[in-house]
Amino acid sequence: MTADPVSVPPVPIGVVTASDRASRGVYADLSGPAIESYLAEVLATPFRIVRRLVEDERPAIEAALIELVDVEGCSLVVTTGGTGPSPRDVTPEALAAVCDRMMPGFGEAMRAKSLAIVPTAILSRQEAGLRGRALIINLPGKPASIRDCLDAVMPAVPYCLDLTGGDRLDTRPERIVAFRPKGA
Ligand SMILES: Nc1ncnc2c1ncn2[C@@H]1O[C@H](COP(=O)(O)OP(=O)(O)OP(=O)(O)O)[C@@H](O)[C@H]1O
Ligand SMILES: Nc1nc2c(c(=O)[nH]1)N[C@H]1C(S)=C(S)[C@@H](COP(=O)(O)O)O[C@H]1N2
Repeated sequence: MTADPVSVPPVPIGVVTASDRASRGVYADLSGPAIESYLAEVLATPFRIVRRLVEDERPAIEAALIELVDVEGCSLVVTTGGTGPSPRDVTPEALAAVCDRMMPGFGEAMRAKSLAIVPTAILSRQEAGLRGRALIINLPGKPASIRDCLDAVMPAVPYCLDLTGGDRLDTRPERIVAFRPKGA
């Protein structure tokens, strides 16, 4: 007699939109849903999105990040918005405040990829960092930036989470080939 297959619960992934106008309903948040669509397209691992929409205020962004990691158990959190040079753009500072260690290669890779597409890519101060086993990645606010930036880093995200002890993520190889060293 064969045992029933054990159903694996979907992996929680956090998505935080930081936008004054989207959080006040001036416009609809398109960037948070764009992150969710992107992940649905590239991830083979079943996941569920835990979404937050907050104003461009450090306490609100930091509280959302801490809750998603510490309470909701997300080992991957992606933010959008608030990475630019205007006074209310504070998402990279919020990320740095809640992270133990920074992962500078992520911002470098996303800006390099974006700069080939738009000259204002260098205006984004987007960062990534680790809070315990969780990887938090900043993306710009423009909906069109989501795909470009995530394409630049997603091949390295699964192995990063392997190394931090985060959730196992597998990608659809026809879309994104995740790099895992042989024997890993
Ligand atoms: N979450 C979003 N959903 C839809 N469009 C967005 C979103 N965030 C930004 N945009 C669009 O990209 C443009 C530039 O984004 P940016 O993050 O610089 O906005 P902002 O000036 O900080 O304003 P806000 O914080 O109110 O979104 C916005 O004017 C808007 O057209
Ligand atoms: N790939 C990509 N990166 C991008 C952009 C874009 O349209 N596509 N917009 C740039 C612009 S115009 C700004 S001001 C910064 C910061 O955007 P944010 O404040 O919405 O995070 O991201 C930059 N990075």
